[in-house]
Amino acid sequence: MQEWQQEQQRVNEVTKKIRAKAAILEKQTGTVRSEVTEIRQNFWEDVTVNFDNAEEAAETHASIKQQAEMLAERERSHHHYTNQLKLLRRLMNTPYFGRIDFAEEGEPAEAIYLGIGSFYDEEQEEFLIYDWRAPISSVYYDYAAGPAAYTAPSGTVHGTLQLKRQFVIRNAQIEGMFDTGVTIGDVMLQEVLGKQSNTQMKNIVATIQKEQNLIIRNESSRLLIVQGAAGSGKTSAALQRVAYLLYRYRGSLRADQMILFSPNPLFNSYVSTVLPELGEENMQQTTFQDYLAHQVTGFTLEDPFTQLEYMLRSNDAVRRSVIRYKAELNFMKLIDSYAAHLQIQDMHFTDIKFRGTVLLTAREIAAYFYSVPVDSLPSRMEETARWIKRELKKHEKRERTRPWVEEEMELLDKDTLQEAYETLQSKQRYSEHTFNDFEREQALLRAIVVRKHFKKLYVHAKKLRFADVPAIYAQLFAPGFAQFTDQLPANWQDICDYTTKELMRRNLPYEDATPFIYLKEQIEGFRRNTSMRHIFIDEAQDYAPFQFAFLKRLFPLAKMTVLGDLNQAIHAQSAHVSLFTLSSLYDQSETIELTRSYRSTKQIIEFTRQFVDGGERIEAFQREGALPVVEQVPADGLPGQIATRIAALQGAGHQNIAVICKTAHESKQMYQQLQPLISLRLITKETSSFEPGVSILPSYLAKGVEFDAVIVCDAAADVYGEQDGKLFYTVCTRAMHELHIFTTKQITPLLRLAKAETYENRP
Ligand SMILES: Nc1ncnc2c1ncn2[C@@H]1O[C@H](COP(=O)(O)OP(=O)(O)OP(=O)(O)O)[C@@H](O)[C@H]1O
Repeated sequence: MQEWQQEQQRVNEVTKKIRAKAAILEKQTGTVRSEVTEIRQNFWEDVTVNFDNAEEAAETHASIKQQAEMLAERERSHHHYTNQLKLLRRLMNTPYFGRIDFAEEGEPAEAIYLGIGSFYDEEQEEFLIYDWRAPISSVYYDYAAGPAAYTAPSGTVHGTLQLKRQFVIRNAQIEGMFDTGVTIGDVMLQEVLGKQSNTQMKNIVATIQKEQNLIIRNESSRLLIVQGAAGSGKTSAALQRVAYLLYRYRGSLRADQMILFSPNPLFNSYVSTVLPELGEENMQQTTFQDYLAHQVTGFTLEDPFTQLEYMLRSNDAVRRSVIRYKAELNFMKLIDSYAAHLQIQDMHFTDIKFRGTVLLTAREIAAYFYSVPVDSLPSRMEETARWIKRELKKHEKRERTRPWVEEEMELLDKDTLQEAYETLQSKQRYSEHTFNDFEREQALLRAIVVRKHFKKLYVHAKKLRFADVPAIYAQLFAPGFAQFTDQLPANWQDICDYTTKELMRRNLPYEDATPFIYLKEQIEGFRRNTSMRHIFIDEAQDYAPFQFAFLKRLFPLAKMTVLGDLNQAIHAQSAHVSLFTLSSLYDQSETIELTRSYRSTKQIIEFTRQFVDGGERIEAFQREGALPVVEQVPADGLPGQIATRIAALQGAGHQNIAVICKTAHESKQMYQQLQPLISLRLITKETSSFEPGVSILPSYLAKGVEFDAVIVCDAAADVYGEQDGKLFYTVCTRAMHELHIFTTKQITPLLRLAKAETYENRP
């Protein structure tokens, strides 16, 4: 008790100091804010604007620049102060969550308090709070009492951990205090995990587990692969890792040099508050689909959800085999051979036309292209573009005398005429003879008119659009074409038939998107983003090896952190791929496995892990709950039963409840039936944010997120077949506290894998 009082006493003192510092900072922020407003208001008064001559104009330019720089600097300070203030306000409520008493070898023990940010007391010249990312803080996450060590910039520091204590502090009052062993705070974890779910992901800094800390602080690997069970904290660890890296490399690493590839836009919004909550800027977030959509031209691109929806509904074996082949590195190699073949022949170009007349035929372009004596497709393309530009110049000149030009000259607006007049004047070409002047002016106007129209053609050439990449891609699948290689797969004919059918309709199937862009870049030159330093790929099991190889090429200097769970591989392209094959792409890689699952109750984990291979290795965290319920109901009674169950769950205090269907099609149908009975929200691939309450959604959009309770509808044998174990596992593992499985017909054969005592069967 006395200890509790002493600790509370310290909390009081520390928060008092934080408040004092915040008050000072508030004043400073206010001052900077008014400075910013003042600079903005008086911006134009404080610069001297004079364009009378070149000298004055240069001075004006310099004066504007100086003023803008001053404004930017003040704005930066303001941003910095407000961020600091936000952090201090958080620390005022919860100054810290942990304490370690660490004695360096030969030194007395020192008490270190850990919080979401550090707090330095200038009077006492000491840190009253250490940032959870500081080197010494790792002792808290990695050791139980006894010998311990941490890595400091100067080397490894050895010592003894004498005490490890956790706090729950709210409104500057200690509500809980526990001295703990190596698994940080079972008590505290219980408390955190037992809470209701949220529509936004939480940070886990107070309860990071040892194996998660390894991921967060890893600095040595070029490629870090995390294979972790559902709910084992992969996404959480990735986000804390971003925060850690920003701290560790502050000054040299910015948030915009890191990018997270998420499975869908919904997930993007779900995780977007974690870093700001920790006082950090968000990294860039995107989806791979978003990247592809920006690069594909000439086709309508299928999105991965449409592909998945089709595959889940049709179970089309032919397309499945097509998708699988196109996911492989072998297909990448085939495209490499194809590119080599294109060096010699078979490139396709488009005619360059102007006002209905062909200026350069595709054949002429091809002839020039193949006459260029360089041996890379991109350099030939560049050289051809230069030639096209030269040819266009000739045509442009010829075009000036055509009658249409004269007609358009009459339509020129006043500004253009004025501009032409000024150009002539500046060239001092005006002579005494007005007749001559008139001639010159007419010639100039003609040139202006034609140039305006030709601009598009020059851009076309510069952007290398004269190569018909869609046709070149389609050609690869034309009957009997791919004779340049002997590496065709056994199902090549199926691949050709299916792909040709789609491409003829101008559709680019999702599985073709990356290969198409890869071929395009083989022809036009590879894009590389060298400013990105860290790439995070979540739900990595759903990526194809082809896509990984592509991403590696796109971000040649970045370190990769790849997080996935092979048991949740639900895309046809990923179904047979091991995450570990990825490591063959990098010289240096490391794999960390997380087998402990935190999201769900022990009962849910012990039930769900039976549906996947190696499931016995998944460990449950000791949090008790009700057994999952399996219930068979008549088809016409299903909506009513679901509505009643939702009401019961809400009565038990669960706020976020999901009805998860296999497909979007089923979700929509069930939504229509449930809508008259309860209030709920239909989530589609277009939905961009979560809202609290009841949601209905397809399996693949539930990836990566969680709910207090999940209702699976409907788990009949014809919906989840024997091959759907991973999908079923993914769906069921979204539940934190309760899982209810309904079926209208015979239950999925997967249930045979579950021991009777792991669920409650309600016939
Ligand atoms: N160390 C921890 N302390 C507290 N909560 C944790 C911890 N690790 C994970 N969690 C919680 O467990 C849940 C699952 O975490 P997360 O979503 O990061 O797992 P995941 O491995 O990405 O799951 P999935 O593969 O199913 O998407 C979240 O609610 C997260 O806050």
